Amino acid sequence: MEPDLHELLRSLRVWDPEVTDLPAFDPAAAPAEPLPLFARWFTEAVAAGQTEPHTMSLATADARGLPDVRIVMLHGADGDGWSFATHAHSRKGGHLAARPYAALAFYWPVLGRQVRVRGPVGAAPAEEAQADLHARSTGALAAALTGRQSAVLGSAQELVRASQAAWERARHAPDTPAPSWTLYRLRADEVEFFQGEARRRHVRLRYRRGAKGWVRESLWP
Ligand SMILES: Cc1cc2nc3c(=O)[nH]c(=O)nc-3n(C[C@H](O)[C@H](O)[C@H](O)COP(=O)(O)O)c2cc1C
Repeated sequence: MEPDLHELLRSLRVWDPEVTDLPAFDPAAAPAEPLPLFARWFTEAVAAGQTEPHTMSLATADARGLPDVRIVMLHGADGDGWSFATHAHSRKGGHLAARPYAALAFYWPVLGRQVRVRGPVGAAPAEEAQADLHARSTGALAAALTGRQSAVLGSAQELVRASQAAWERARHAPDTPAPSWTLYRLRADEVEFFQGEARRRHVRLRYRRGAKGWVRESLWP
């Protein structure tokens, strides 16, 4: 018998006190810029044992303005922006070429925290993308060399053949370039920090890039 999805959904809760700690968050004590707060929250998520804290939802829009979203890995966050890497010819690569603007969302449930980032996206110089790729695992290089991301796959065998060849090259020639592999940087013009609160008085702090620097605003939950 199929499970009753609605019943199952009603039985689930977020922020079970046995696994979730909801720290107090005082926006008045937050730094003037969002990056140091992001670094602090990221470090705290790692320390709290959050699994895969460096994965994030990446939302893009196609040429018609229709949205799409998928998970990618965060490669860095610094003065140049929030960075991630993918193939320029993938679906999201096509979106970013048509509309170079994106949104990111991180969710760290062990601390009841969410971070949202929005802004324009640009490609880093090709050498930086290749250096970033070559500093990663053999598997990451093999995946990048397999290529054809988001194209329709004819058969499972096709993938096995391409992947085997890519793993061979990645193992024996770890400097092989993956030309379409692109490092993108999102330059935030809005960053929102959300801290869950047990009585649902969730704390939301939004940083907005204004003419004279970052503007901080609290938002109703
Ligand atoms: C945990 C996780 C991490 C991922 N990291 C990446 C990544 O860093 N880069 C990437 O291109 N795809 C990554 N993917 C795959 C993407 O979610 C997606 O399937 C792929 O990039 C194709 O997306 P597109 O068709 O919208 O371009 C990851 C998937 C998961 C589940």
